[in-house]
Amino acid sequence: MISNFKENVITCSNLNYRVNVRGSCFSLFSKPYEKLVLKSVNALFKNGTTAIMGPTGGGKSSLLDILADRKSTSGIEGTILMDGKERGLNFKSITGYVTQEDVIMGTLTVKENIMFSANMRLPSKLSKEIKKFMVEEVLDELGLTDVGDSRVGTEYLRGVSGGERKRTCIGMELIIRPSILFLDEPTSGLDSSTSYSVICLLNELAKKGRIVVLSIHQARYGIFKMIDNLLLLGNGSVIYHGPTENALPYFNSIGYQCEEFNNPADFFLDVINGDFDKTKSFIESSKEHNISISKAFEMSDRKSRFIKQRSDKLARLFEKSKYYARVVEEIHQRNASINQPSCKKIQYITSFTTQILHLSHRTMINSKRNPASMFAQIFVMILLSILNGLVYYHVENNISGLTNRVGSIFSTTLNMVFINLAAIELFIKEKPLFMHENTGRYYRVSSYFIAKFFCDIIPIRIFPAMVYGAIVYWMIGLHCNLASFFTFLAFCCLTSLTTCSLAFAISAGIKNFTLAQVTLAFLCVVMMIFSGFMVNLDSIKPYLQWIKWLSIVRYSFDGLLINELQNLTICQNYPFYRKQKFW
Ligand SMILES: Nc1ncnc2c1ncn2[C@@H]1O[C@H](COP(=O)(O)OP(=O)(O)OP(=O)(O)O)[C@@H](O)[C@H]1O
Repeated sequence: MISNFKENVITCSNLNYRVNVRGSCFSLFSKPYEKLVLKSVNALFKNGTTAIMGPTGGGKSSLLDILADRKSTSGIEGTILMDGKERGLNFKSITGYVTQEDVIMGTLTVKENIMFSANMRLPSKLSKEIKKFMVEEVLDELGLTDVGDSRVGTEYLRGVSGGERKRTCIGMELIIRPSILFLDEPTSGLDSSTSYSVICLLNELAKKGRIVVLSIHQARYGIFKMIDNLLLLGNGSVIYHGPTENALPYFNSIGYQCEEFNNPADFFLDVINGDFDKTKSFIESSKEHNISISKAFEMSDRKSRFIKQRSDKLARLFEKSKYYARVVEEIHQRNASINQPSCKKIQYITSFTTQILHLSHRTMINSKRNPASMFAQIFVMILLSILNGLVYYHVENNISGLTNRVGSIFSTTLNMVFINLAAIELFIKEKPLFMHENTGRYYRVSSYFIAKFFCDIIPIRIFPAMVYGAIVYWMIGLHCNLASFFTFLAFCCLTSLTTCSLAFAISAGIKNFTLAQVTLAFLCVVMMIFSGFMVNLDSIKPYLQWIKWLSIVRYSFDGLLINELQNLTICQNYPFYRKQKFW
């Protein structure tokens, strides 16, 4: 009988999760089929550690993401409640979620990363000193004090070890002292002893009165015995859920005996995968027929179908057990009075300006420690401007000079567009970090983009464009007038900015870097064709004419042409270009 309901508890009742799956890329236009990833999951997560275990593809990550409210609601049926209430929109701000892939800013140190999380997710009224103290405390708690000032590391920069990186990610979540912590495969990619120390740490945190839910693929015995509760999933169904120490007696009761010295975690997987029965029968048959065990294993195909049938059978057995009855009864009692969440509006802990300030600071540190992209951009722009300047050096006021002016303007426009193809990298690499932090309510989307604009786009994209414009304008000898010069610079900057925005939009929609780059290059070439320089736009087939309205190159080229030619006289008393409406 349950006597004390004061602790936090998350319950999920009759949870089903469906996804639409398409076959190969050749069946892009074929009808997707529906897959039931989670089937009638009833589970309860209390203070302490709960491990979601099971074979690969069993639905562990899906369940964890749904519990942590990290999945869109489409395809999800059933009820998930926290302390008998709906989780509400701010559930993500009060819970910690550590992803499998360690999304973290690698150019920052361990301490800076945790401090960033503190600045974003702790109330602004806490002083800097208190936040610093809290960060030191977390570093100490996670055993990271010695590497606090080391950079985390990127693909090009060797940083802290895998375990320290994982602990830094945990630290970024722990700084808000969440009462619930979700971790997706926290031991993946770590060696056995580092995995052990990470689980020890999670166990310590759980003992301090937290719900720690982790998905884990394989656990050695030392890790397994530290876990308080177990949820075994096979093919989306619950095979066992309850205290870890009751798992072996339960499997004994349904006819599966774990051999002496066998790791229970491996034994459960063997039972779900059917390897337990197979191993026994293969050993016997290999003795009888004198065939090798490896040969016998080769004979066992159609494994996945077998696992499905096996999981369904085990799930049906579990539904008849007293452990299942206990879970269902406890869920029922805990959810006896369901209240609506108090808050129906997303709330951020910090203000808009605080978010912009800290994001800008982080972006600047990142650029400072990774200056190659900025310097490369400026260097290339200077080279191109000198080359263009020399090619069109001091244009004359005659027909040949006019051709050169138009050519130099078109080449300037193309430089501004094509040099910014690389902007696709700016967001696509940071997207997982942005998605993780935005979902975790670190900051608003608008704060991120404003900080990105001022600290990334202006120095890396706009400043080089201005340098280019300033060099090329006077070398070519374009219209000698300050207003025209500044208009020329403004057009260079706006063209760069618009191309960057297009690159951002594409990288937001396309995950694959190469595909995103090819798409942007394709669009730029189309815009170039419809610029008005290469073909008379009026002569194009009417059904293609509309494309010109979408061409950044055309707007830029026309604007620069008007700026240059409107006051130009190339034959005596004959103004070449009269002001006219050009679209
Ligand atoms: N959005 C989706 N589209 C298609 N299939 C999906 C989707 N989400 C989950 N699945 C499928 O559902 C099953 C469970 O996936 P999930 O990632 O939850 O398993 P898992 O137990 O975490 O596996 P692993 O241990 O390999 O990470 C898999 O077969 C997966 O392919």
